[in-house]
Amino acid sequence: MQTVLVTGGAGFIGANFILLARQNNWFNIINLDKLTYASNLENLAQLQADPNYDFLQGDIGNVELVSDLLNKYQPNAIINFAAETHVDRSIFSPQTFIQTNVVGTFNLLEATRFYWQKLSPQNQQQFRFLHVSTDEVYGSLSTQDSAFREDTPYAPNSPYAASKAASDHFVRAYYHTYGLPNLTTNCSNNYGPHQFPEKLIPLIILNAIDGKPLPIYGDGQNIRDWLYVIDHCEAIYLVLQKGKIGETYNIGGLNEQTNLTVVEKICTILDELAPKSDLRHSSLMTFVPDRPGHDRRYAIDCDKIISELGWQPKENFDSGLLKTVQWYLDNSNWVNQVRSGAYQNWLKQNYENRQAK
Ligand SMILES: Cc1cn([C@H]2C[C@H](O)[C@@H](COP(=O)(O)OP(=O)(O)O[C@H]3O[C@H](CO)[C@@H](O)[C@H](O)[C@H]3O)O2)c(=O)[nH]c1=O
Repeated sequence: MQTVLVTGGAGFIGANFILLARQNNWFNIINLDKLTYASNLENLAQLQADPNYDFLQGDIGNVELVSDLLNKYQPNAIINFAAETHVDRSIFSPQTFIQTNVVGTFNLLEATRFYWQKLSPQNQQQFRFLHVSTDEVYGSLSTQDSAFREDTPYAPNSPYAASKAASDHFVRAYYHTYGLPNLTTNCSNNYGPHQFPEKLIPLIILNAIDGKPLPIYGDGQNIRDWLYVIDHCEAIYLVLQKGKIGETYNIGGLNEQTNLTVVEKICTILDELAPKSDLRHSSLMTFVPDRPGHDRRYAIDCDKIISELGWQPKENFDSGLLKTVQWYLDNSNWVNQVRSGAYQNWLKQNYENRQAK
């Protein structure tokens, strides 16, 4: 069985990917994660006794540590999920995004290049470096514009998007300059179990359960394409197996929704699953000042991955959202754990930053 180094595997998408990969026995996994505020080993608790899974705490930016790890485990592939991902945080403190997403990815590529160059010609050819990125690198669309394609020019607007765009360019450059066999995936907004509740869907679910205001930025008409995280993980697996080296694959849910619709749908589900005697959840909806530079619309054209690799998103948004709400209701231990220090501090800081504007 092949061995894959997964970076950032204790975060939301990485953890879902590892769980799916081990359930299906796709490969042995080494998970390298720095364990920042949004990662949580609880996400992977069920793998504790799995002999084909190993965890190491560390930073992708530490070339020496990554080199030692590569030499020790001799992986056949690396999937880079490690990143700072939250747009609001990148607006208030961009430095960490440059450090992790740009410098970190660059250092990871350097360590990978040194390792890869020492492999046998056959192993060099079979090796893959898959970089997980975002549709935000393409900028913002109006409602009339056609969806992002793989050849849409990069036009990142937030510090987060700019940092991911820079990392994508480095990945591309390492293929063109050194021949490192790379693949890049650019996905839309993921949702599902284990997502840290700073992102729209889990934040709204937990605030609604608590009877707290549901903050809607601006007019609530911004549009995102929502992708169920398991569909995304299956797409990544396919790209790793069958994707063309040096190429990019867009991955989206074919499911554009305004933020207002998403919040209303969550409220309706909670009215059913966890009704409050004194109010309907939608009465908690509160319009708040907009995110600076807020991208209006993201939409992804998935024709390439559908026609070349035969992938399709399987989850319907209503059923995916229902499963997600149910997961947060059923996992109060996980919720209570993330609601401790880091999460509360962030909510407070985000609130204060908005008041100060
Ligand atoms: C947290 C929050 C968000 N929003 C709005 C802002 C956005 O238009 C939309 C979704 O916000 P977020 O959940 O922060 O996600 P967004 O900024 O779209 O970016 C996400 O999706 C990207 C893919 O498109 C990923 O690359 C990013 O890592 C991920 O954070 O909801 C609200 O109206 N209220 C909120 O409290």
